Amino acid sequence: MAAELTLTDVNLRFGGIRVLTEVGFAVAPGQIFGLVGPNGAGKTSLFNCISGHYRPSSGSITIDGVEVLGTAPATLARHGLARTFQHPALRLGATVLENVLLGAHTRLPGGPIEWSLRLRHLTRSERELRTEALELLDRNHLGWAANRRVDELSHGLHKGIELCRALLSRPKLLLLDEPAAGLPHSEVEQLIETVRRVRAEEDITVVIVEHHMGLIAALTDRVVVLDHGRKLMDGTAAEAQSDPRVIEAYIGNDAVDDAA
Ligand SMILES: Nc1ncnc2c1ncn2[C@@H]1O[C@H](COP(=O)(O)OP(=O)(O)OP(=O)(O)O)[C@@H](O)[C@H]1O
Repeated sequence: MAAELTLTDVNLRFGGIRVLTEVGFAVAPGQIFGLVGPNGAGKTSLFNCISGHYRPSSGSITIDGVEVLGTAPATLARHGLARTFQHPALRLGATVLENVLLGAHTRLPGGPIEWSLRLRHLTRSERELRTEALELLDRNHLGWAANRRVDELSHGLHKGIELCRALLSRPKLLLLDEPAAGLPHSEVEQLIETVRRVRAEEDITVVIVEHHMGLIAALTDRVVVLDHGRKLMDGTAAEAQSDPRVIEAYIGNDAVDDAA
């Protein structure tokens, strides 16, 4: 079942610095939801709060009505949350298949003791997951790379591998942090098709942080715009692109960047 995500009055401080102030919005099950805003607006920090990597100072984050604020990332993974990172976090010396299989640890029965004993039922589960991982890589045009070491492959391929790893956990809530960053145009088009296919095939809610407005416009049902850690507006991508407050926020930031 695709997850419902609700944030209420989320605040995050680092020392005396306010990074997020009273941020709230709701993502309906099955939506593709965009989180946009100028550099430094707080998008990744908010993602880190949802995925348990940061603990907000106050507020509420619920997944399907269950409070998850402050819950550890590993526990959230068992509750159906998966994410990718702005800079893919992969084991560079391991193969693509080994990296993707790491996404399946939440689906293996038992715990570390059973895994180390390699019980019969576990090895069958492992075999099934391996087959599923290879199918997933094939569907994402990465089957050819399954046995290649990750450090032999390009940045764009790393992004695809990380997405496959996240999908192998069969998430009900998937967070994608700047999936298009550093990709050439042709690969962005492929990414858009992939996310559309994932939504059509899986019962899943997707939240995307992204600067690429073409991707946001092509994929999202709704967006929230953040600026200086606060919610500026929410609506459709088209509404955001024509909202004077959003235009002003981006122009203001460019002016600051230009002056720097
Ligand atoms: N661990 C941290 N310690 C201190 N400040 C932090 C930390 N993480 C983020 N910040 C600050 O929080 C603010 C928001 O950063 P964040 O990376 O969340 O923005 P962003 O919208 O994702 O930016 P970008 O689009 O450039 O990735 C920035 O001023 C940043 O310096």
